[in-house]
Amino acid sequence: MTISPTLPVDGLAARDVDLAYGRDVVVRAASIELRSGMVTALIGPNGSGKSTLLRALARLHLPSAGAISFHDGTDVLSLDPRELARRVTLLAQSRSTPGGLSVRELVEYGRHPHRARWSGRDPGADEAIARAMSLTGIEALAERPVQALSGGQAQRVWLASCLAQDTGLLLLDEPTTFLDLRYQIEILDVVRELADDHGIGVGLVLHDLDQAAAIADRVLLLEGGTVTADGPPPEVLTPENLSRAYGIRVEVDVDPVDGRISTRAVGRHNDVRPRATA
Ligand SMILES: Nc1ncnc2c1ncn2[C@@H]1O[C@H](COP(=O)(O)OP(=O)(O)OP(=O)(O)O)[C@@H](O)[C@H]1O
Repeated sequence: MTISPTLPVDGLAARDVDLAYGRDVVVRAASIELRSGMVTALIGPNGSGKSTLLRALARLHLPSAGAISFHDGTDVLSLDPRELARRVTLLAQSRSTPGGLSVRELVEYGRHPHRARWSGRDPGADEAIARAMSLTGIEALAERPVQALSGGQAQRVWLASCLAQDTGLLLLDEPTTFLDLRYQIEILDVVRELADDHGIGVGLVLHDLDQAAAIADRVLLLEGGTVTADGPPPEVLTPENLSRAYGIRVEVDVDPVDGRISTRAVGRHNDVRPRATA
């Protein structure tokens, strides 16, 4: 894998942000920090505010309180759209597939912030597009219409479009949805390599807690719009935190040799009582 050594190295932090839909505040006083070379996983039950917070980091949802800024102090609100798109990209959970585009054209779309305004020149385009397609394993689909793809194939094409954007920060909302087992693992491997080998800061929403444990340097747990835990996986992925957050009893095993964390939901309720003895 060859990734441009000139990729911007960056970090992004939200401090005490409130996020609302109309008058309905759905995320309260949330703070999150994405650092260069680190993978941060957002976990939590449905409706807890993960996607809203991720969208806010990409400036797709404006905070009603608090601030979001890059590590050099630049407020995300101060950048023009092209500058912002050169620093951060988001693979959203839902998106409309444009009609009439081939796979390669959609991946190429990711280059939009790098194209010169008038001439349209983008010397890095071919290399970035080829790399993104190779990383996501979609070369063989290049000429296919995007609309004719399966859900998993389309997911990989959208991810390739984000990677072609060559940003220092990558936000992924449930990137493994629709993917078969092999591509779930491969995409998570790619994410880890982007962080480890190329210094990219990644924030991603995951529902699979074991995947979050395996890939993340840091895990942020959201419950009802509030961050209730934030730290390394072993500190956040505890039976107490997970059982409380998800409202179901969750057991956590830590492999004594490699420290790998695995979780198991074992019941409908978390009010586990000792068994009555005869
Ligand atoms: N467009 C919208 N208009 C109004 N309320 C919304 C909108 N989108 C989300 N919400 C509400 O905001 C809250 C947080 O939603 P969000 O999608 O951020 O949660 P999530 O943790 O990503 O959920 P999931 O795991 O189901 O994807 C929920 O109560 C949801 O109903």
